[in-house]
Amino acid sequence: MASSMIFTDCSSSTTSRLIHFNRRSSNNNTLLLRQCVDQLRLRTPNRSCSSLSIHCSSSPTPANSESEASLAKVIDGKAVAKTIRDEITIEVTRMKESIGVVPGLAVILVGDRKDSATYVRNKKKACDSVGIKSFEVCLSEDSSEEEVLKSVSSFNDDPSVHGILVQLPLPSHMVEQNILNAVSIEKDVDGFHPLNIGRLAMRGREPLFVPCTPKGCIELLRRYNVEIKGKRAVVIGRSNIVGMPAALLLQREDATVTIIHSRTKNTEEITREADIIISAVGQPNMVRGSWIKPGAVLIDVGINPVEDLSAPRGYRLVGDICYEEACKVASAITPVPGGVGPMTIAMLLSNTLTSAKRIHNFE
Ligand SMILES: Nc1nc(=O)c2c([nH]1)NC[C@@H]1CN(c3ccc(C(=O)N[C@@H](CCC(=O)O)C(=O)O)cc3)C=[N+]21
Repeated sequence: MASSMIFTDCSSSTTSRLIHFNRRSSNNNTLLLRQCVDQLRLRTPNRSCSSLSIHCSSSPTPANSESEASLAKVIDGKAVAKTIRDEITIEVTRMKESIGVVPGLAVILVGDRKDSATYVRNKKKACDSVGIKSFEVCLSEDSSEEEVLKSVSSFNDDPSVHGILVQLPLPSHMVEQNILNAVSIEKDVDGFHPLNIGRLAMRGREPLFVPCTPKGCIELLRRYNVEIKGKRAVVIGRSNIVGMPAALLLQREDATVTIIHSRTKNTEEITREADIIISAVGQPNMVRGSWIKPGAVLIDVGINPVEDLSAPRGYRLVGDICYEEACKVASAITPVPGGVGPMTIAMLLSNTLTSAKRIHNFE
């Protein structure tokens, strides 16, 4: 199953949402057709964004003409990530040819979560595709913090490793902080070291690395020429790995930023003011069309599995934002999958390249 929980800072579990969804969708077998028709008419119905309705938009259509102004442009993260990988490939080759150094990324995986194993595999594939060397250590679920620290420390000392990633979440008997703090700040390609986050938060300071998912969000905005300066941005979710650093990055880009979290009172009112929304909560279809200001740009970080017996894997992935409602109101939106997810991995490769260049003083 997919990863959404790692991005969650609200309490409801994906499982309970699934059950909720199933109950709702079984009552709404006619909704699918109705909502497809609605979409053709470009109306904005404020009815349940059930899991069924997502079939209408599972293959979003790109850029729309003036006459269909209410249909949002799709921000194609998969395509941008491919472009970035091509750029990285060129740099990796140039580096190898001029100084004989190949960037290396080490991944430490603890436990046997299926989703984590999938991501680690995807990262390795991505490394291969750009010529970055990958190293991998897999430790069992019941290994001790000490053993993980030993792996971290040996990668810290290994000159062929320029980036170290400890796959999260760690087993619950470990203290995440102890392990993340041990990663050499020069190799912290995830950007999770407190010193990197601290620098990110301070004006006039520069972190060595910016966390990959928020960096990917900003890169998408940049590559789609979305102006951030002076805009009102709302970040939904305050996790250490996405929401908080995303808010800091937006602020560094001169947006006026509001963070919404599980205790926020007037969420919808606040989101309706936003020119840019970054949602990172891990709740399927939580953000409804009615929460969105017409013309807003939407970045959906949520990757939530919802049961779908007709899908090959028995589930499919949906975002935090109700896609088919939102794309009638917004001017641009990232799809799930194919939005922020692939960008996260592209930014990891980019951080690894940057690290190797910095360590070897290669411009
Ligand atoms: N130390 C650490 N750093 C991370 O960056 C980190 C982590 N731990 N733990 C898990 C989460 C999750 N994550 C994803 C990366 C790519 C996709 C991705 O490419 N998703 C595809 C879909 C993949 C599918 O179909 O299953 C997409 O959105 O199009 C998803 C999730 C990185 N994480």
